[in-house]
Amino acid sequence: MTCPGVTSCASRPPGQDGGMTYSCARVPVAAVALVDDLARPTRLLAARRSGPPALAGGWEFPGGKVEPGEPPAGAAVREAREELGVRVELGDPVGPGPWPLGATHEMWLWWAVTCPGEPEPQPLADHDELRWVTLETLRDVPWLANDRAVVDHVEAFLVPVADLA
Ligand SMILES: Nc1nc2c([nH]c(=O)n2[C@H]2C[C@H](O)[C@@H](COP(=O)(O)OP(=O)(O)OP(=O)(O)O)O2)c(=O)[nH]1
Repeated sequence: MTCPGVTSCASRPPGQDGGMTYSCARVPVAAVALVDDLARPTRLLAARRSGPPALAGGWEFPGGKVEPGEPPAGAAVREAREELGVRVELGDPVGPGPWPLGATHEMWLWWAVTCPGEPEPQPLADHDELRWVTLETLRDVPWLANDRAVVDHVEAFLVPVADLA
């Protein structure tokens, strides 16, 4: 489920997961901010939702609802595999805690990279397009309204491609 050498998400105690405390006050959604490099991320994978109609066409972080009893980090890894067809390794949580998504949901989001040897992510479920965005193109896609705060946060961590030259 995780890359070789990475502690299994399932071994983490309930209530604490990847540095975040699980509140259960809202429906938990687990997702990945998939980047090219955890230490110096220059590109981020954005995914365009194919449904439901109210959300279709909006761009988001790949992920989905945490299943009952499932550690959120494990859910993030599972959702990446189901939606993108790749195994991922999680890095740190993005931000200090779950991100509120409107009044009813909250998103547990991790920086992540694909495991070595994995293929390019594909839009296998829930999305009709994937796009690697950079600091320069992050805002070229219409993110879901609930994601604005987290996109602002992520933006501060992306390294301009020009800085690597
Ligand atoms: N994955 C994800 N969901 C988000 C983001 N922003 C946002 O408002 N949401 C909302 C959309 C949905 O209402 C909810 C995620 O639920 P989902 O429908 O994708 O969950 P799922 O894949 O488990 O789907 P389902 O089988 O339960 O229908 O969170 C985001 O960046 N990523």
